[in-house]
Amino acid sequence: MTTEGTLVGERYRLDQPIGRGRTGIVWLTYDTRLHRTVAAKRCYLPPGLEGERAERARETALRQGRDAIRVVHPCAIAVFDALRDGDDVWLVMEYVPSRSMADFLAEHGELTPEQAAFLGVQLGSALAAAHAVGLPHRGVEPGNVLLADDGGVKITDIGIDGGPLDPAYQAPEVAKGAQATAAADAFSLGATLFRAVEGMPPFGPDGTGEPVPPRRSGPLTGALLKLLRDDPMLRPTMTDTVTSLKAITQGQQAAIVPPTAPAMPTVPVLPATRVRPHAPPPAPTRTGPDVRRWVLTAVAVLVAVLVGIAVAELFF
Ligand SMILES: Nc1ncnc2c1ncn2[C@@H]1O[C@H](COP(=O)(O)OP(=O)(O)OP(=O)(O)O)[C@@H](O)[C@H]1O
Repeated sequence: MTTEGTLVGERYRLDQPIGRGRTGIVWLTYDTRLHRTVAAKRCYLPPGLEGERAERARETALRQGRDAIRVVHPCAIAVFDALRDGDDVWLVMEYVPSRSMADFLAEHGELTPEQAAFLGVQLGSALAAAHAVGLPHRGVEPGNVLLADDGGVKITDIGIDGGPLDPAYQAPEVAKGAQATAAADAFSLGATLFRAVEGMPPFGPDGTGEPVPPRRSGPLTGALLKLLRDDPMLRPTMTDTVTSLKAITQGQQAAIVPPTAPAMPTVPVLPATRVRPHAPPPAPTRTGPDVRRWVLTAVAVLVAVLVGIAVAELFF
């Protein structure tokens, strides 16, 4: 039983629930060794496994977590630790105040093609970094995209088995039982961006319907259709995808990510003080007595006395 205050792995103190996924709760957590706030999530283990098979599932989860640590990219949630605590395997990640893209779309509706292309550039470059270390994500979908309160975009759960995938975002070959590859990630990214712009996944909610004709995708349409090709060999690589999506966002990057309300209360920022650039230095102010005037007066008095003495000596 995990409750507030539980110490996981004798190090990570679970402080507060911050989100709920299919595998359970994500906790705002305090790392008592490094004295910093992190996020901790219990890994998915297939239900109903016993003994040897359960043990193998735990080892797989632990290995996936440790593999994810190798992916280092500003648009990928950093995984700090993967550890065993009793029968559970935990993932310790960087904490990013955010909400998932799935929640955001449900609340705010569709994105423009340019906004979706901007998200695609961020997500695609994080996925390219994962592919470069031989790690397909295997679960790209709006629930695994975090829109940060500071305007950033981060993909989470790279290479982590999060239980049954949403079929709406699954590549057709994966749905038929093939292993998820980098090309399957390309399809899932295409389906995620398609959902963001068109309001529904490209083959309907269960991924098996008729292709939904793109109506709102505008300049994004070509890139989306390439990502969604049926044959995985014909889909573009992530690097190529990033290049083509960048062209769509060219000159439109500013304020393209819709603002998200803070997921957690944040410390208020002090009001910024306005500093005038190149302000003239302040005029010197007189603080002490005026020494110069006193010296001049004293010299004048002395000269007058000396002249007086000289005149007196001449005439008397
Ligand atoms: N590193 C994090 N920092 C801050 N909040 C997070 C973090 N990871 C997840 N969350 C929050 O927790 C919620 C649930 O995350 P989780 O990854 O479990 O969801 P999911 O992807 O929908 O489920 P699943 O585990 O089945 O993939 C997210 O929607 C997000 O709001």
